[in-house]
Amino acid sequence: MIQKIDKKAVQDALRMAYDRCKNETGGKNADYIPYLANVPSNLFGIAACLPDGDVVAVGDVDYKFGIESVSKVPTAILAMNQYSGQEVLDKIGADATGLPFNSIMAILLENDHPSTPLVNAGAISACSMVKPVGDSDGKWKAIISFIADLAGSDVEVIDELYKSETATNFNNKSIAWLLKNYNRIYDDPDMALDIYTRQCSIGVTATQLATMAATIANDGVNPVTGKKVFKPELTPKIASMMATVGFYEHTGDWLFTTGLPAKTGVGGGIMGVVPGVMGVAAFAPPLDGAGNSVKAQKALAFIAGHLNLNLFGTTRCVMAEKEPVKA
Ligand SMILES: NC(=O)CC[C@H](N)C(=O)O
Repeated sequence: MIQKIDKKAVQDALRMAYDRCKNETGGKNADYIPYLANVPSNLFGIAACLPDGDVVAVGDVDYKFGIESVSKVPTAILAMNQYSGQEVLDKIGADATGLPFNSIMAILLENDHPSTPLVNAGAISACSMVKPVGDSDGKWKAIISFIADLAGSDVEVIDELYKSETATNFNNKSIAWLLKNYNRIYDDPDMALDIYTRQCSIGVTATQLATMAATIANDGVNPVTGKKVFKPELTPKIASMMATVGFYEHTGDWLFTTGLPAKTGVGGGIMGVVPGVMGVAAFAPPLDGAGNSVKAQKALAFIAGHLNLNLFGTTRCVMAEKEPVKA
């Protein structure tokens, strides 16, 4: 069955989600990265970007927060775009770990069987794969310009956050070197770790996250700028990775509840991709025990249910209005 929705239906869904969730008090800001503990906890925004490039938004959608683990998505796509989906599958993998995002145990258990670019270990591996290998400045330029192309606007590092992460990323240092031990780092380990730490420290708004998600949903063509950012065959690849591990050890519960491929970050952002239909994002800093924003989850779960965005259901939601933007 096809269910046609229009921009107004999306706007109404966002507004209802906002009103229902705005007084939610559960969760706590991440504090293992000192900068994140000090971000105002009551910030809350939701945005959606439609295939014709229209953006609908409610709440604090212009506040720049740390992208954190949502950045694992663009770097995974960039690596697949530079090499191929198959090569990333062979070198990093696409399995859920079922363990926390920064798990060392997961690496020990899987030493000869890589996992996924959407947990810390695989993301550091993906940063090591990004070309030009051996050239830190070149790699960084490739990553930040790729994120800007997905978002349709410039992004930059929040310096204070980058310093805060660099001063405290001891666990990630261990991950980088343990991966080196298992031949799963394809460049200098310290360089790969620094690139990963920098990409996590990029500031984005909820509107930018929604546009990134819409570019993914739109086969790699940014619906706002019309730019072709990546190969269309990578949309189902990255959407399946997000569906598999986007909420770490809570991913099964999330997918069961919503059927929406989405990726969280400890900065409080969540980015959801509905292939062919829209990108949707929410932001609120307090997190649950797995590092996923409590309010953003509730808001996106409401929207997914209300608009029938569940990819596993028999009802397909499609946008009724204009044609998707093509390159
Ligand atoms: N889940 C996350 O957002 C984690 C990102 C954070 N920079 C870390 O590596 O620990």
